[in-house]
Amino acid sequence: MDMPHFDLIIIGSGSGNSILDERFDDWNVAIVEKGVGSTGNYGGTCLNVGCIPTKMFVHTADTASSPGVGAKLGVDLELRDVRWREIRDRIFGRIDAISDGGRRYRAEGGSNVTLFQGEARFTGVKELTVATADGPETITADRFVVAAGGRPTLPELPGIERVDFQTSDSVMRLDELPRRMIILGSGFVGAEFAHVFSALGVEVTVVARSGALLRAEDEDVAQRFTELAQARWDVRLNRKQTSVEQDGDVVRLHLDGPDGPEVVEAEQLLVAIGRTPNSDLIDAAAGGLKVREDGKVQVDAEQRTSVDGVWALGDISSDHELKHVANHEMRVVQHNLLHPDELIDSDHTYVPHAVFSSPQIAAVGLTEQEARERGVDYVTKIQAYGDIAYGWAMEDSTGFLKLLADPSDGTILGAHIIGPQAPTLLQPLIQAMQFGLDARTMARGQYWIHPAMPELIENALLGLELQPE
Ligand SMILES: Cc1cc2nc3c(=O)[nH]c(=O)nc-3n(C[C@H](O)[C@H](O)[C@H](O)COP(=O)(O)OP(=O)(O)OC[C@H]3O[C@@H](n4cnc5c(N)ncnc54)[C@H](O)[C@@H]3O)c2cc1C
Ligand SMILES: NC(=O)c1ccc[n+]([C@@H]2O[C@H](COP(=O)([O-])OP(=O)(O)OC[C@H]3O[C@@H](n4cnc5c(N)ncnc54)[C@H](O)[C@@H]3O)[C@@H](O)[C@H]2O)c1
Repeated sequence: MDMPHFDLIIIGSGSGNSILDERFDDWNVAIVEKGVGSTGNYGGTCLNVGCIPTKMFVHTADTASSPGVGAKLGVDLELRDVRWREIRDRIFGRIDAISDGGRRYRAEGGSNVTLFQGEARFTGVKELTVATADGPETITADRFVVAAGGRPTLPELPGIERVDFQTSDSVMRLDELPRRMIILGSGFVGAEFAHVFSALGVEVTVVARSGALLRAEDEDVAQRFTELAQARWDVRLNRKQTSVEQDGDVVRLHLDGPDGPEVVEAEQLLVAIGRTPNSDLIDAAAGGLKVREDGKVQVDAEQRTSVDGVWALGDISSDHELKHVANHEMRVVQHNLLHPDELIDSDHTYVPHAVFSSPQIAAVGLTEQEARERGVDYVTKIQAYGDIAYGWAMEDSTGFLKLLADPSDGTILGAHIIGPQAPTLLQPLIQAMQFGLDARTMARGQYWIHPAMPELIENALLGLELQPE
């Protein structure tokens, strides 16, 4: 029998799923998806085990934290109960239905799209073999989009194979809240889940390799976050894990640190030490694709891989493992597929990110340590929430916005916020940087609603010590 041949094969139903719109109606397309998480859901990481469910849990955790917020305002609130299974089922009741709908739409919907369900591997250049439930199926195409993402990295740790541990793929579906949880890793995932589980009543221990949590952030932000975390969680800095063991319902993690060996124990261990690109799962090398040393599929600015007609996007190839970046690159690939003679580039100049922990963090542009290393001429201004009117209303004493700007012309070089609504507050600064609005014009060229939170930005801009015009 002839191998089925397509105009386009898309591997991965995360951002890859969004490529197809009505302009592809006369293309013969295949989508290949193996399923993510313990339930094998359709629709990729963000929808099923990433951005969306985590933020639904974060919002719930923020609500559970209200007694702490109320206390300093003179309002006594009490957290009486956390109905974990109800929370979990509310969140996944919504998500699983969307995922099922997405799968059904592709499986039964458009006559020009064929869905192959199973793990795919390249078995030649532009040739893919999918392990479907009915056995292997080999398919070929003129063009490919590789959007196969990544997966949680597992630690090489003596004893780990005998431990029932969690990753971000599984931890949100636990049947019971544990009494205690160890979180190994202090990046995005560690910081967000530490907030979620501790706010819901779990005793959290965070284990970090270095001397700060979220150490990729601007140094002042990482330091403030670490201080606040130490007041809330059992934080072990500068620790190296040496082994792990399961003893009945308890997991024991052995560490080596500044004071020598020590052991931490809990009913659950969450591993959050980064993500591994799925270039090995798809056997990118067999497809002729160049793979970087860090496992990412190599792409150029137009998202082209080393094989003509094969494109890649998102976590499998990007330096930024963020959904808004995967979506941007998806739109670039979509355009380039439709307009092969007018290719456009991805724009990674000002990529913002946010950490939805407590407090929230959001940032764009250079950190102070990066500005220093690059020898850039800069001035900084740190504006505390506590020094603006809305900060008084909130009795905030720990949040701030740190700006970096070019002293000669006020070009904004970086913006870093730690505090309430940080991602929302950052957006006007992203806009200013992207569209080249300088600090003086941004500060005085518009009204700022009084006494709203964006006065944090206005005051920070006015506080920059720029050279006279
Ligand atoms: C816990 C968590 C929280 C996050 N929160 C945020 C956030 O708040 N904001 C943000 O911007 N980003 C967040 N991210 C990152 C974001 O989820 C990713 O950057 C984004 O989902 C990447 O999209 P993608 O399309 O590249 O890959 P994915 O969405 O991972 O899609 C890849 C798809 O390919 C499939 N696949 C892989 N290999 C094969 C194969 N061999 N055969 C068939 N199918 C295959 C997978 O099953 C998957 O469905 C979070 C990530 C995690 C883990
Ligand atoms: N709000 C968001 O946008 C959001 C939320 C979650 C995840 N994400 C994305 O997903 C990615 C993965 O998140 P993550 O937190 O797993 O990764 P991360 O890269 O943010 O943090 C990994 C942490 O693990 C540590 N680490 C790495 N290897 C280790 C090892 N062998 N032993 C001990 N510690 C080790 C690192 O020092 C770091 O603290 C993030 O980089 C981010 O791009 C984004």
